[in-house]
Amino acid sequence: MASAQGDVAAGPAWQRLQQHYETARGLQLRELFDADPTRGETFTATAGELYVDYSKHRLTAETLELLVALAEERGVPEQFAAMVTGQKINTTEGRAVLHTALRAPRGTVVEVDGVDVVPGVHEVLDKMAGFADSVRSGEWKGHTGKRIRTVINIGIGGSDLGPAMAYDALLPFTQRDLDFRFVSNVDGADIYEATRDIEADETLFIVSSKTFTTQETLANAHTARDWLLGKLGDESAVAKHFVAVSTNASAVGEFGIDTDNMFGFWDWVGGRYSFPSAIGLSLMIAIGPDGFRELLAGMREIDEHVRTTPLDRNVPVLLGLIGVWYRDFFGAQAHAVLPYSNYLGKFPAYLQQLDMESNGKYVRKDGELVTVDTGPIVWGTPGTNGQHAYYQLIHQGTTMIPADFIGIARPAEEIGEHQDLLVANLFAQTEALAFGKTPDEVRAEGVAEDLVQHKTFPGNRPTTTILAAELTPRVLGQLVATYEHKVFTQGVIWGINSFDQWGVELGKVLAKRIAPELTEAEVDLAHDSSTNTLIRRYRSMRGR
Ligand SMILES: O=P(O)(O)OC[C@H]1O[C@H](O)[C@H](O)[C@@H](O)[C@@H]1O
Repeated sequence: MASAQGDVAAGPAWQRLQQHYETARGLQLRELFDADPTRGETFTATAGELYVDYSKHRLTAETLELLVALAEERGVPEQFAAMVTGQKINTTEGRAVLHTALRAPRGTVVEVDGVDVVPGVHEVLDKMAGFADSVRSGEWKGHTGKRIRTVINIGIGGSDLGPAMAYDALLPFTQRDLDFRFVSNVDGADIYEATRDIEADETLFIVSSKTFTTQETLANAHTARDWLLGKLGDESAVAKHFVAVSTNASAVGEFGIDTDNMFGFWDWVGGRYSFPSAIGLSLMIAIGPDGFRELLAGMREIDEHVRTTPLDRNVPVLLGLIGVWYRDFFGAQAHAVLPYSNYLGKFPAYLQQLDMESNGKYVRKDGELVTVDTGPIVWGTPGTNGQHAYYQLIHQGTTMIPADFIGIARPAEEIGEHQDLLVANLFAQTEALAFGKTPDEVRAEGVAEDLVQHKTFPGNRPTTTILAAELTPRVLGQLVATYEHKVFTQGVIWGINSFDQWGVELGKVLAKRIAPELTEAEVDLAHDSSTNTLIRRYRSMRGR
C-alpha cells in the first residue's frame, strides 16, 4: 500500500537503494559513458518543449529503477492525484493545494468541499484581462487624466518573486512603453528608489498580499499611499492608482482600496505557488492577457505530463528522485541552478522560495522527526558570470554540488555571436564537470610536475541540462511547473508537508516585540545578553 506517511528509510525501497549505493558510490561518469556510447541519448526525456539530459549523473539504469520503485512505494502518483483533485493534503493548515486548478481550462471540474473552483478561477482571469488591457491601451486613466506609465508591484515572498522573476524572464514580450518595478523589502530604500524618479499621476500600485497582514508589504503600501497623496493631495486619487491582489477582502477594504479594484484568490493557493493566480497581475499587464494564458498553458502541459507519463519518463518526478539520490545517499547539501540566459537571472531566487520554503522541514506529516535529510540549499546565478566567480569550488572544491544548467537555443535578439559563445560555455562546463582532466592528461600538456595536481580536475561532478528552443511565456510556464512538481515529488518521498511554512513565524513574532524597543530607550530589555546589547548599541547609533 503506497504511503507518503511514515519513515521513508524504514521501507524496502530505501533499503534497496542503500545497498545499491554501496557499489554505486564508486561510479565514474567517464566509465559510464565509455561503457554505453548511447548514454547521452538514452538518459534523456522531454516534457512540453523542455529537453532534459540527465545522463551526466552518477547513476545507472538500475539506480533509476530503484528510485522509481521508491516513488511508487511512497505513492507519488496517488499523492499527485490527491493534490490535483482538491484533497486537503496540506494537513497542518487543513487546506487543499490547488495551484494546478489555476491553469485548468474552462470547463474542467476541480472540487473543493463539493464546489467546483474552476469557474471562479476564470472569472478572476477575465477580470484581470479586462484591467490589464485597459492599462496597456491607456484607457485606464490616473487621477489627472493621464495614462499609466509605471506599474509598481508591492509584495514579498510569493507575492513578489514569481512576477518579478517572470517579468525579467519575459522582458522581450513586454509592452516596452510601460515600466515595471517590484518593491518587497521593508528597507525604505526599496520604495524610495522605486518612486524617486517617477510621476505619481502616471503610477499604478498593485498591493499584492495573500493575507494582507504582512508587515513589510503593509508598511510599503502605506508609504506608497502617503507618497501619492503627498503628490496629488486628494484622497480620491487612491482609487485610480491602487489595486489589490489578496484573499483577504476585509483587510483590503480597511486599507482603503475599493474591493471593486481587488483581484481575489483562495486559501488553496500557497504563497510560493501563487504566481499563476491574480498575483501575476503585474506580469499580465506587462505581457498581455494572451501571453499570460500561454504561460498558464505551459504549466498545464507539465501538470498533464506528470499526471499521464510513466514515472521512468516523468521529468519532474525524475528530477526529484535524482535530487533525493544526491541529498540522501551522497549527502549533497546544496543544489545549484545555473541559467545560461540573462533573462532568467531571478529564476534561482524564485526557486529558493519554492524549494527551500516547501521542503526545508525536519518534521514529517505524521508529526515524527525525519530520519533522513530533506531539502537542499538552492542557489545560483546566471552563467557565465558564475564561471568567473564560484565555479572554482564546483570544479575543484571538496563539496559535491549537483547543478541544473538551463540553456535556450534561440535568443530574443541575435547579437553577433553572443548566443553561440554563451551556449558553448554551458556545454563546456557540464563536460568539464563530468569528465574532468586526469593528471596524465595534464602531464601530456607539458605541465611541470609540481603543478600537475593543481591543474587536475577530478570530474565526476553531476549536472542536469535543460534545453528549450526559445524562452517564451509557454516555456517559462513549463519550467516553473517542472520545478513545482519536482519539489512536490521530494516532499512526498520524505513524508513532509511541502505546503506549510511554520519556520517563518518565530522571527515575525520577535520582530514585532523588538520594533518598539528600538525607539524607546526607557523600555527594559529582557532578551539574552547579545540581543540586549545589540539593541542598546543600535539605539545609541540612532542617538536614542
Ligand atoms: O502574500 P503574503 O500573505 O503577504 O505573504 C508573503 C510571504 O510571506 C510569508 O511569511 C510566507 O513565508 C511566504 O510564503 C509568503 O509568500
